[in-house]
Amino acid sequence: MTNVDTRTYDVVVIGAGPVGENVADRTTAAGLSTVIVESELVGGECSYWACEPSKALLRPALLRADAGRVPGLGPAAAGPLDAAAVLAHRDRMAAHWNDDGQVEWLKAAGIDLQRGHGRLDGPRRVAVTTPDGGTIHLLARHAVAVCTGSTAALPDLPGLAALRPWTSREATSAPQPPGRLVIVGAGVVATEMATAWQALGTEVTLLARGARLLPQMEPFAGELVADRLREAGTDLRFGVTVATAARTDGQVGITLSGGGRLTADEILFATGRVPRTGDIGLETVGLNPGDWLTTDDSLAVTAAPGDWLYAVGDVNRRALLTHQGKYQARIAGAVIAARAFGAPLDTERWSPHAGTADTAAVPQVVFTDPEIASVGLTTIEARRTGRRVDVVDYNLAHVAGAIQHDPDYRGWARALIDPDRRTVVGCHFAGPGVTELLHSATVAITGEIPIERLWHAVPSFPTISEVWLRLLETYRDQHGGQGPMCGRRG
Ligand SMILES: Cc1cc2nc3c(=O)[nH]c(=O)nc-3n(C[C@H](O)[C@H](O)[C@H](O)COP(=O)(O)OP(=O)(O)OC[C@H]3O[C@@H](n4cnc5c(N)ncnc54)[C@H](O)[C@@H]3O)c2cc1C
Ligand SMILES: NC(=O)c1ccc[n+]([C@@H]2O[C@H](COP(=O)([O-])OP(=O)(O)OC[C@H]3O[C@@H](n4cnc5c(N)ncnc54)[C@H](O)[C@@H]3O)[C@@H](O)[C@H]2O)c1
Repeated sequence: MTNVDTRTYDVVVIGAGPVGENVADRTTAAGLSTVIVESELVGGECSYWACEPSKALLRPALLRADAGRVPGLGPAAAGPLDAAAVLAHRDRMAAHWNDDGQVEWLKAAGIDLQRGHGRLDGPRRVAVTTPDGGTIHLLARHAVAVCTGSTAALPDLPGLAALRPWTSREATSAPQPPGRLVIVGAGVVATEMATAWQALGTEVTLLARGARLLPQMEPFAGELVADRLREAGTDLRFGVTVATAARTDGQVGITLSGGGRLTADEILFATGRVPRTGDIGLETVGLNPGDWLTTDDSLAVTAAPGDWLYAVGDVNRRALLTHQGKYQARIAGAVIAARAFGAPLDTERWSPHAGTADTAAVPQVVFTDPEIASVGLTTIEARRTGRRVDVVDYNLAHVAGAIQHDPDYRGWARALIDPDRRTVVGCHFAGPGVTELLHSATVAITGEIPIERLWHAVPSFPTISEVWLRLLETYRDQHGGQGPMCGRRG
């Protein structure tokens, strides 16, 4: 009889992306023995094929665009980017696709690492196929956290394998700029990658099946990004997608829906994400392989009884963002620890064991030209859910700090206000330099700060954050106000 390698831990985490690492960190810090299972690189998508390399490609592009609009700097910034230097910087930011540094971090935090592919094997059990083909059985006394993330969704086109299309992985790790790149999609990956590769010298064509870019955001965001992409030379086409695509002699031939053809060196499908749950043993615990794992606000999987199975990060579809997944990880870690030690859970809104921000205040920055920074409710969601909001708009080009940034500044700001509670519930900015403004909006929303108190949060002159004052003034003039700075109808 062969020996079965079985190890018991308090907590087993499947997937060592940013989210799995943070769950493991929190449970270990609480005194629970924790093992993390990873089939590729410790650090996950974000470190090697997503946030880090993409932002490394975008930073020079955005800085050059900003500099080009500053009087006196324009001519100096007008030259081409040094693509080789940008790509070398990108390689460094992706740690040359080597996870030694992250493995060291796990060790220092006291987290055990098991390399291999993890699959659930019944409640509280995980079977790991190790790189040498062996199997290790992990038993969890208290919890299994699935943090396996997501992967690129590809459309159902004939001959896709032979086409060898780019997904976000190739788009962020390509060794050199392609001559011609066709991007399918209009979301965050499509617009960021169009911005980066266009700036690096690639001829980019972007195919959007709808009528605008960034369709999930406020309409002004997509409009401003479309204008700048066009000015940079990107061929933007709306209401169109790919009917067929095939690679011949290294070139990609594309037929468009509704007719027309394109030829390119590469084609990138930036068409959304699917969960990495197809081969993780969900069937052994009564769940469907390939499904997103729905959780409650404590991050426990709702369809799995017994409060032992958690899904954290991209895989639960609550918000596909690194910072939001790490927020969930901190909460899941606290929930797992509380349950393990028999402590009561506090799951009220905004409590230590509830991921309330996932539904009330998810901040996101899109690193395009101009940058887009958005948190909380959008007008699209308000309409869809029938929620009553007051919408306040302000042209950022009229803010003194913005004009200092660029005399011909183009940007927009929008705040959504709950008319009954008189608190901000959504805030959306588009324009150069708005990214660092976002956290003020996130604090206003999560703190549920009344408008009357926000009047006392004085923005510095001349910064772009003076838009807060302008939004308050506009709101007062349109809707009235209360307190010391009351308006016409206040
Ligand atoms: C191009 C691009 C740019 C992005 N830019 C940003 C950004 O600027 N800011 C931001 O906040 N978000 C960004 N995102 C989103 C961000 O990358 C994800 O939200 C984040 O990586 C999710 O983290 P995660 O830990 O849930 O999953 P992942 O990072 O996908 O990690 C999951 C890990 O689990 C491992 N794994 C999967 N299955 C198994 C298994 N069966 N056994 C063992 N291990 C397994 C994987 O190998 C991986 O290491 C970007 C995404 C893309 C595609
Ligand atoms: N800066 C950031 O925070 C950042 C950057 C990149 C990615 N991300 C995250 O990664 C996730 C994935 O990004 P994404 O851009 O792939 O997804 P997305 O959901 O933002 O956009 C997908 C786009 O593809 C289009 N599409 C889907 N199927 C199509 C088809 N068959 N033909 C043509 N168009 C099609 C959709 O209409 C949509 O415009 C996002 O949810 C985002 O949160 C974040």
